[in-house]
Amino acid sequence: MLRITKDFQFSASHRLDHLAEGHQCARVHGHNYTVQLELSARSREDLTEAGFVRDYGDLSDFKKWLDTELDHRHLNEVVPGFNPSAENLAMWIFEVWAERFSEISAVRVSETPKTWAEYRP
Ligand SMILES: Nc1nc2c(c(=O)[nH]1)N=C([C@H](O)[C@H](O)COP(=O)(O)OP(=O)(O)OP(=O)(O)O)CN2
Ligand SMILES: [Zn+2]
Repeated sequence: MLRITKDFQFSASHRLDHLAEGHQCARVHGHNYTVQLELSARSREDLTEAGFVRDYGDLSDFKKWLDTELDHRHLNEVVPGFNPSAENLAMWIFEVWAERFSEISAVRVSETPKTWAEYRP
C-alpha cells in the first residue's frame, strides 16, 4: 500500500449543539482548522508513470473549495444539516471529495494543535 497526504488550512467559527449545559463548545468560537487528505494506491502498478498516487497539484480544486465554502465562515450556517464536530466534518468532506478523487482513503480534521479526528471507511 502506498499512501500520500496533503494538509490544507482554513479558519472558521462554529458552535456545537447537544452538549452538556455550560460546555465551552456550545458557545460560538473559532478554530484554525487543518484538513488532511490521504490518498492511496494498492501497488506500484496503480501509480502514474511519474510514480505518483496522484499529483499533489491536482488537489488545488479542494483548496479552492475550502477557501470558497468554509474559510472565514460560520460552519453551522454552511454545512448541510449536521453538528459541525471534527468527526462530522471529516466524514462529510470524505463523502463530497471521494467522488471526485477515487484515491481518497481517509480525511482527518484538526481543530487545535492537540486534536485530530479521522474518517476512514
Ligand atoms: N470528539 C470531539 N470532541 C470535541 C470536539 C470535536 O469536534 N470532537 N470539539 C470540541 C470543540 O469544538 C473544541 O475543539 C474544543 O476542544 P478541546 O480540546 O476540548 O478544547 P481546548 O483547546 O480548550 O482544550 P485544552 O485541553 O483546554 O487545551 C470539543 N470536544
Ligand atoms: Zn470548536
